[in-house]
Amino acid sequence: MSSARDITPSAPIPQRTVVSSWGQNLSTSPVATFQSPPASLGGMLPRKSVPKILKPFNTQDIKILLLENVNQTGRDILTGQGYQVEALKTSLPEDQLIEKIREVHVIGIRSKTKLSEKVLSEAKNLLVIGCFCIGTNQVDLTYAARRGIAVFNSPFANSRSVAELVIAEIITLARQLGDRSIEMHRGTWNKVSAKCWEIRGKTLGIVGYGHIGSQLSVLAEAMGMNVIYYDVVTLMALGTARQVPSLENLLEEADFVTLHVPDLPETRNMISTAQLDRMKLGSYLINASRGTVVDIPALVKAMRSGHIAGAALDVYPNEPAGNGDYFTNNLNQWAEELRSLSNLILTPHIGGSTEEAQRAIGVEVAEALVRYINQGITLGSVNLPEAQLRSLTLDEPDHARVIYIHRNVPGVLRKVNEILGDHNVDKQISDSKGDLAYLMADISNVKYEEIKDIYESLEGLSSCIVTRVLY
Ligand SMILES: NC(=O)c1ccc[n+]([C@@H]2O[C@H](COP(=O)([O-])OP(=O)(O)OC[C@H]3O[C@@H](n4cnc5c(N)ncnc54)[C@H](O)[C@@H]3O)[C@@H](O)[C@H]2O)c1
Ligand SMILES: O=C(O)CC[C@@H](O)C(=O)O
Repeated sequence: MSSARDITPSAPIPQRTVVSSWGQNLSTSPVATFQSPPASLGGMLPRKSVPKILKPFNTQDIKILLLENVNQTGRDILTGQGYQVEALKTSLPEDQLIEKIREVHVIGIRSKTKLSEKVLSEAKNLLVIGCFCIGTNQVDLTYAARRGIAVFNSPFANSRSVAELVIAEIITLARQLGDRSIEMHRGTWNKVSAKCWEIRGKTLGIVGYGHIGSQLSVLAEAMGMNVIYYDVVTLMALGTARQVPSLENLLEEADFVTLHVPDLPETRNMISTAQLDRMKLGSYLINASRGTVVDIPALVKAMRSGHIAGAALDVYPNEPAGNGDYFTNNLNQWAEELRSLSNLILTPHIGGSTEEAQRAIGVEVAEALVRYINQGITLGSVNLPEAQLRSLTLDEPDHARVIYIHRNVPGVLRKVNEILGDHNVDKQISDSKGDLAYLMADISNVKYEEIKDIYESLEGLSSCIVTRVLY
């Protein structure tokens, strides 16, 4: 990898280059292929112009680490760009993660890998994080933003899979199917109807009526259930579902309570002893959201007493790093006790684990990463302001795209435009989110040798977090 200082004023324009905030100068592959604009840009390209391939990095130099068995669809898109992709099946212990993250420009993870401030502070080259899942609670989003590291996820590609799993669990719990199956596997015939129920006419209480909760609402009604839901915001009810004003109302009325809220300070131990006591005698609890939402020792107690007739857990406060690892007291101190309970379905965080969901997530997140790396587009980012400009076209020679991620303080735009002022600023967008702002500008009449000056001038501003120049 050459450094920014290697650019000589007399050099021709052999390849496209990005100059990153860390003084790296990464030249692009001459074999770059045509890149379609994202669907989200629909209608933004002038019809007759051919988009310019704005592929900033030397595609051999871009290093990507994918953890936790990211789907092949995602890996194919990234390797198809010529990036160097290392894909591992598991997450990594913190010390190994820190070693690896120092090297890479992009990291792709799922729910298990914790990208804390401590880990991210070592990631000197990191441009962007792809969460190949819905949840982003495993990433310190605020710190990442402060460092100008974009984070993308897939907000709903696995929602249907989770909703279907919950439907299966409702029937499984109502009919004690898990226990009957275990007994038969052990050779015992135990034909029981006591405390086994139809779900028709029963009330499902959904906590969190977002992508998953609302999808589940439709499926549950189709099976003859009455649906009530509680959410912190007022949301349109689907079908004949009904929003209730408080969690307590929901707990008192529902036969099945299912949790679909994010991991937030307010949702930690949202279901504990007081809430379980409020639930109807003989009711059921399902948690496929995050392991922190349920106080598990309290649930164990409520199930032992018979107050809660069954439960399904897909998520846990501590989860093993990968397949084959053990789910024991070493991980969660109550694990053995939990495993001993009847009518308790334990699944290894598989709510979103279907072929359909994982393929769709692979494509969605990988495409977002490519758009960001190659064009600086932040649409869909969960922590940076969302910004896009229509693609540069082949009709526009000597153009460059400047990306300036900066502290949101007064006077920055004036200083930036003074630096860009010797060139024609064709189009520009700037947006902010809290303390952070993101500026994209397409400038024309810029020669290769001038890029270094632009880059260094922008880097010299006190407001600078990250500068990238793509052309
Ligand atoms: N088990 C799995 O494999 C799996 C798969 C996908 C998602 N998830 C998890 O499921 C959860 C929900 O996902 P989603 O896509 O439906 O999210 P979403 O953002 O679409 O919906 C979450 C809903 O919860 C509501 N909410 C937030 N705080 C609340 C509170 N304190 N009380 C009540 N409602 C509250 C929000 O207003 C929102 O409507 C997330 O934690 C996600 O990580 C798990
Ligand atoms: O696949 C995963 O690891 C996470 C699934 C789910 O919890 C999500 O947040 O999308």
